[in-house]
Parts: sequence; C-alpha cells; structure tokens
Amino acid sequence: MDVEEAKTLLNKSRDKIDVLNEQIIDLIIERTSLAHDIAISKKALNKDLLDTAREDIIHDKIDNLLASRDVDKEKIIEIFEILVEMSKQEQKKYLD
Ligand SMILES: C=C(O[C@@H]1C=C(C(=O)O)C=C[C@H]1O)C(=O)O
Repeated sequence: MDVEEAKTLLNKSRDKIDVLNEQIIDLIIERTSLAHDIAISKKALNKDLLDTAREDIIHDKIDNLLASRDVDKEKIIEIFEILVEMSKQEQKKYLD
C-alpha cells in the first residue's frame, strides 16, 4: 500500500467510525428512553426497580450472541453493564 492509498483508507475508515458512533449514540438513547415506560409499568405492578432475574436473562442472551462472534467478550459485557446501569438510573427519575 502506498502513502496515498493509506491516507485514503485511514480517512474512509474514520468516516465510517463517525457514522457508527452516531448510530451507537442513537441506539443508547433509544434503549435508555424505554426506562420511562418500564418504570411506570413497574410502579403500577408494584415491582422493584431492580430485576435480577431479567438481568440474568439478558446476560445469558448476550453470552449466547457472543459465542459465535470474534470480539472481546469481557469488554462487550462491560458495555452492557453500563447500559443496564443507565437504564436503572433513568428509571429512578420516575420511581422515587
Ligand atoms: C429495564 C429493566 O429494569 C432493569 C434494567 C434492565 C436493563 O437495562 O436491561 C434489566 C433489568 C432491570 O434490573 C427491566 O426490568 O426490564
């Protein structure tokens, strides 16, 4: 690969990352915004904010999805743990 090809490939890759970053942000916002409906449903059902059985199911589903994918599984799990915490934090706004 010559210098110009390398520069082009680097810039195109960075452009793709920029698009993916925006899509990831929008998906995180969409997932977190479900906290409102989940919180008001739990309130009506007199359920606790924390549902460890549901979190175990999510963890198992993610493990199964990761089993066939070549990715740093621990890092993906860390990311989903953050997303779950974001959801719980958002739910607290409607449950307290
Ligand atoms: C979203 C919920 O609330 C909490 C957050 C979860 C999540 O972000 O996936 C899962 C279980 C709960 O501890 C839920 O009960 O489904």
